[in-house]
Amino acid sequence: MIEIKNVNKVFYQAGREIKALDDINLSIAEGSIYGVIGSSGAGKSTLIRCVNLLERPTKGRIFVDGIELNSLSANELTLARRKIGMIFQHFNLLSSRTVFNNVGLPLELAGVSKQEIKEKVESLLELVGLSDKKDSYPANLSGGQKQRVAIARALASDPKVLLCDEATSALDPATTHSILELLRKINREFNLTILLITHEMAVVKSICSDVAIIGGGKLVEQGPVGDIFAHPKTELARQFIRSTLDLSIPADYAARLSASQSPNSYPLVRLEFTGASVDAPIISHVARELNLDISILSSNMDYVGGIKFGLMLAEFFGSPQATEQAIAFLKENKIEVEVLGYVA
Ligand SMILES: Nc1ncnc2c1ncn2[C@@H]1O[C@H](COP(=O)(O)OP(=O)(O)OP(=O)(O)O)[C@@H](O)[C@H]1O
Repeated sequence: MIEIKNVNKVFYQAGREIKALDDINLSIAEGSIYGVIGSSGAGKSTLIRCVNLLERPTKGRIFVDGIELNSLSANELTLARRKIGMIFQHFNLLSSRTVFNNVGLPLELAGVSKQEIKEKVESLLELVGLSDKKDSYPANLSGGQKQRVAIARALASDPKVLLCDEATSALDPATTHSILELLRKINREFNLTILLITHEMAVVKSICSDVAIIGGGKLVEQGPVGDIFAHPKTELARQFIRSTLDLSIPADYAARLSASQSPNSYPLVRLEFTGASVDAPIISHVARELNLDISILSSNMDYVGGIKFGLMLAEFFGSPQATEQAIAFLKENKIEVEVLGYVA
């Protein structure tokens, strides 16, 4: 549905050249929810803005629903853009218009009759759960409600594609969840192709079928979300995956942690399970076979695409030899092991 071919974007600022996008190629299938993730400054906003030519690529071509946007005249581009809805981090609603008139705006601009606008807007407000707010102004809505209005407005011209530019970044976790659920619902109901950019892997994990990771304007990795979580190939991908698993050492343990082992201290170990790890009850195996007591301090395990992955912090109580053998065994089974220090 969306083809991004050899797209480059260079900005010039104060005589300096900034390569925001460096030869990006992406193919986004109809009906998919495709996530692009990257850190601040990676080029995410530039990329999504290139898809509807809000930003013109310096080089490269953009196809949406088989039409090459770069080759269109200004009028043709205006028509093509009606099939590409967009929502933003800060909603971009018109404060002087009611909810009803915000949602109806694209239809007014397209010359649709008043009666048709009324029917369409009312059905869209019902879809996003805001029928009772149609006469309210944006200033009187919560962030989540504003984003629902923006989604209804984006759907008014029956787009085939919805671009989401950090659409949940300004929202709290519960509201983020409800907006992501709404996006999933409209994706299914209308077979709408959704391209979203985010800096949060949790967003990708929760609704995307596919993901592309960009860093420094370059496409670093891409593929089905399950595959990327299972077999990340780059350190950047691993970092984003880890960011979904918050596991820090409790403060009192951190205070008692020392770099070297004493006779009555035991190692605090961080275990990382990835898609490559052997899927078996390995912890109990190690404890039984090596006569090691393992105390799990915290653990954050998850499933994506049928793959178990996650982090665990544990203390190993046993002889130094048993600990060494246990670590070797875990590594053989593709569990990444790091001794964080020794706790007395
Ligand atoms: N209009 C512009 N003029 C000059 N440089 C720009 C412009 N827009 C973006 N850039 C630069 O291009 C690079 C990519 O910016 P972009 O906004 O696409 O990143 P991003 O991944 O969306 O970051 P963030 O998450 O912080 O918004 C950055 O180095 C940025 O400073």
